Amino acid sequence: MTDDVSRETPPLVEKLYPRAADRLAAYADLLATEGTLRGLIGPREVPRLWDRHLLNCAVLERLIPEEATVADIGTGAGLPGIVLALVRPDLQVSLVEPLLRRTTFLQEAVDLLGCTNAEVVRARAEDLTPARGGTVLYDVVASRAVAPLGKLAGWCLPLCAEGGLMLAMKGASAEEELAASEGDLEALGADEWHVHQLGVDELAQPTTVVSIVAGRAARGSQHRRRGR
Ligand SMILES: C[S@@+](CC[C@H](N)C(=O)[O-])C[C@H]1O[C@@H](n2cnc3c(N)ncnc32)[C@H](O)[C@@H]1O
Repeated sequence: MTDDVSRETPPLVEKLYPRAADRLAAYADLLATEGTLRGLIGPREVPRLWDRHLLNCAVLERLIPEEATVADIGTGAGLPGIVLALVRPDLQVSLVEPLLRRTTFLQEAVDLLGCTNAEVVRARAEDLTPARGGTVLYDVVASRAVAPLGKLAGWCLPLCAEGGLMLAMKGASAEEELAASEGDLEALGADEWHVHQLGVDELAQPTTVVSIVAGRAARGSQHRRRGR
């Protein structure tokens, strides 16, 4: 353990996720130790692991339907994918990450935490799309801090089942990015999109998420509707 702050599990974790609290704490410990040693988490992030990373990612589960299949694109050290797998055992989570150093850490984390509902997929998102021969579509395609929204939509919407959800965790730029990428979203057949603020009354750092409902055109049909 490299930092006292990450050692203490905040009371809010016990309150919101009592059944996952122990394994979330083990994951926090892993990020603070091996995660920083291997350069997956900056040392300055350790004191704010819970507020800025773990709780911030955990509340994303509120937008995910029961028993959904979820891909976390560019998961890095497992954010938000490992957190989602821990707080929602009903989900099947694919942790998609191209870099070997990160997938090695991810596999170790999955094994250590006993995440039987998570798998590590070493790939770039665009190489998983049906256009490149990919065969798996997901109910939910999530991401955090990976690419600007328009580019991200080009990777994520083709991976969504029809009517599935793309969930992009974004910061203060969410509305602006959405406005700038509406044309891309329409061209990709997105049906509707919204900006959500999660945990506003609970979290030190509420989570901003852009949700986009995927339509058929994401995989080649001409079906298009304007977002609302
Ligand atoms: C800034 S990190 C964010 C990691 C994690 N999501 C988080 O919030 O801590 C961006 C991650 O996206 C991955 N990435 C970059 N391009 C990608 C692509 N085309 N497909 C999948 N992952 C990609 C990088 O390897 C990196 O791990």
